[in-house]
Amino acid sequence: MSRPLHIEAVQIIQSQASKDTLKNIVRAYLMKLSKLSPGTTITSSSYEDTPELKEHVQSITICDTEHETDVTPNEVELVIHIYTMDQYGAETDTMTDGTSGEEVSAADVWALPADEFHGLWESLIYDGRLKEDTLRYVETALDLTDRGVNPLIVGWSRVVLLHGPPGTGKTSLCRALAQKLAVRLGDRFPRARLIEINAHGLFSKWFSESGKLVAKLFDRVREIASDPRMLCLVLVDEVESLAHARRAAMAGLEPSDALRAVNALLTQLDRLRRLPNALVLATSNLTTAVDVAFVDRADLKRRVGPPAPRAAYEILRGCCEELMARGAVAPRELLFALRILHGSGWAESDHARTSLRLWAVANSAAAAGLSGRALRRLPFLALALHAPRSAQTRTTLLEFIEALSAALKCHLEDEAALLEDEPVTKPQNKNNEIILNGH
Ligand SMILES: Nc1ncnc2c1ncn2[C@@H]1O[C@H](COP(=O)(O)OP(=O)(O)OP(=O)(O)O)[C@@H](O)[C@H]1O
Repeated sequence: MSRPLHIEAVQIIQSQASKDTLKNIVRAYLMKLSKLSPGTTITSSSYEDTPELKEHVQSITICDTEHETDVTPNEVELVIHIYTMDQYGAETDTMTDGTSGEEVSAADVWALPADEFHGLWESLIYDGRLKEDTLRYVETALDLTDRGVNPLIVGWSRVVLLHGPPGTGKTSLCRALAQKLAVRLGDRFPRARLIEINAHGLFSKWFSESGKLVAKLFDRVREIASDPRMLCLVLVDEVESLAHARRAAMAGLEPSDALRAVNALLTQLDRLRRLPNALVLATSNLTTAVDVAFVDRADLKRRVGPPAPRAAYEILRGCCEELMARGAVAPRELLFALRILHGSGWAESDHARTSLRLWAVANSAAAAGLSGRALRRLPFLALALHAPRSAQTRTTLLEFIEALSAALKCHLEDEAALLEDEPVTKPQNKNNEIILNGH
């Protein structure tokens, strides 16, 4: 039996065509292509000469979760998802503290699939199968719930915890996962919401009122989840704030209200897990500090680390491709995918020279433990501060890669200087990055 290849097509918001009609049109178009490249998006400029497609479909993404290399349409089973995107952005749920009258931003609520998260999944690159595993875990959990499997016999909790150093894409992965589920499970759940709870905001102040705020917040979450055709994804960011509040309460530094508030949150999350259409995603920067009670509730706990050389190369290659596509680096040149460099035995050749130079930069960045966030910022710093400037000529790809190398060196020097300034007071993670307010 051929393996499935998931295809996600965005329907133009004004289009009135039925999903089934569009599935057929997309399938017919894809079957005519000689190869399909997982992880790529086909935009409407590529199907100008297929008017029925251009009229209704904004873009077609060939998903990368089941296949890594190019495939021919005949060797796979195309599973096509058609969806429209919400354009309105997040709605912030604020609550007023009874004592001080101040407004607290308790949660952001996104209608999914959201325009903001389009392409996020594809932009995240990890070593190993982190993306695939988290997606399969969640799909299996929801499937078991659907079949009515008793969780007391086959235990699962529908809580996912991603932990690791700052800037490694944990929050982004949760958002991307939520978007992916909304798209993939669109037939079963025609509506989906992502509710992002800011644990840090809830527990940093207002301890006297936090318990009430938590209760109010979850009333709202349950109201959303009371619609059985609504997929309800709750993201608890910086979940270590719970443990912090609990410890402070136990040490007598904070009133026992703090403890009650943390317990209220854990109880509410437990109740939520009993709903068949809800799922809890949590992130933490400090693994050791995550509340034990919370860790115990999560049955998928994954450490998300800084990118190793392969992921670092693909992230930087994506940045180069984007800058060449927009003309900021010119002329357009070929950068090989890592598997091609690998296949050629890393042989030096004129064609491979720039790719191999980029591979060297990626290796240095990975050896220094650069986070995904720091890595994504390097191309901008390279262009702004290190690329040769001339009004007449554009930066060539090789010049740009040399500028990337210079930007990396500078970034590491700056970071070392920062650590010298603040040696004692600031907590540091394994990569010697200072944790500033969790960022
Ligand atoms: N593995 C990765 N692949 C691609 N991009 C990444 C990766 N890791 C981080 N990034 C980029 O870094 C940025 C920061 O990611 P995000 O905020 O999700 O990280 P985080 O781990 O939640 O960090 P924090 O805990 O500090 O909030 C994102 O815009 C993302 O594009």
